[in-house]
Amino acid sequence: MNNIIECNNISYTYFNGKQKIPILNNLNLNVKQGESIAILGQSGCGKSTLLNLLGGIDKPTQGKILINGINLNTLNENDTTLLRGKYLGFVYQFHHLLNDFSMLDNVAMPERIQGVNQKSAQANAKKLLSKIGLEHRLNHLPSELSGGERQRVAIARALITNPSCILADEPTGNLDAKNTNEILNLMLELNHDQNCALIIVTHDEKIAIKMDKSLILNHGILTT
Ligand SMILES: Nc1ncnc2c1ncn2[C@@H]1O[C@H](COP(=O)(O)OP(=O)(O)OP(=O)(O)O)[C@@H](O)[C@H]1O
Repeated sequence: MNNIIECNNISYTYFNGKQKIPILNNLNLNVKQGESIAILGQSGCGKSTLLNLLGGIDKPTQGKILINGINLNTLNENDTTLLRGKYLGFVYQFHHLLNDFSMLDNVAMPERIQGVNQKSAQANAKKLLSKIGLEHRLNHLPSELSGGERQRVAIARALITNPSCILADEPTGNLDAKNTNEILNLMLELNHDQNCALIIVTHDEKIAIKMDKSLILNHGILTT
């Protein structure tokens, strides 16, 4: 099976003035098509830093990351943005929806940015919103939805471009137990249906247990 993501011996150090803050230290990771992985670890160990590197938002200080076989080190900022839009979807703890846009337009936005015409992008957004049970909310604004509903919309927005992998940073960190369960089941259902890999950063063992694999980030590397 193909690797969607490959990290080869990546290291990452923050620089605070002259102070070095090493976070990742020769870390390796392979993510296969359709695989679901939980990344656990103590607060401050570098989980969000790792997701930012996987998404090409930051570059590793050393080592290389391949997304669908493409080495991120070889891309300029513009090409990195294009690759991110083509292969990856992001879900965060806070939904980051655009407050002045309807649900339909929020979900259609990533395709619109890729140049898909409004009619097709909105038709695809409508399909996804129906799939997640929010077809009656198409014209509502984010402020008119509950926290759980907003997070479902954020997942739909991440999926509209048919990404190869979803990178989710504490996607249920802000939700109660019932909504956490619903969001998680939704992500797993889409992971199975669309064979889209799923990497979830979480503190929640109950989430980790539902993934194919759990990895712990500790002292800059991933262990089982
Ligand atoms: N811009 C920065 N400059 C210096 N240090 C930083 C910067 N951003 C993060 N750090 C430090 O890097 C470490 C890793 O941060 P990161 O956010 O990746 O951890 P995390 O595992 O996601 O934490 P949490 O579980 O609390 O969200 C932390 O000690 C943090 O203080």
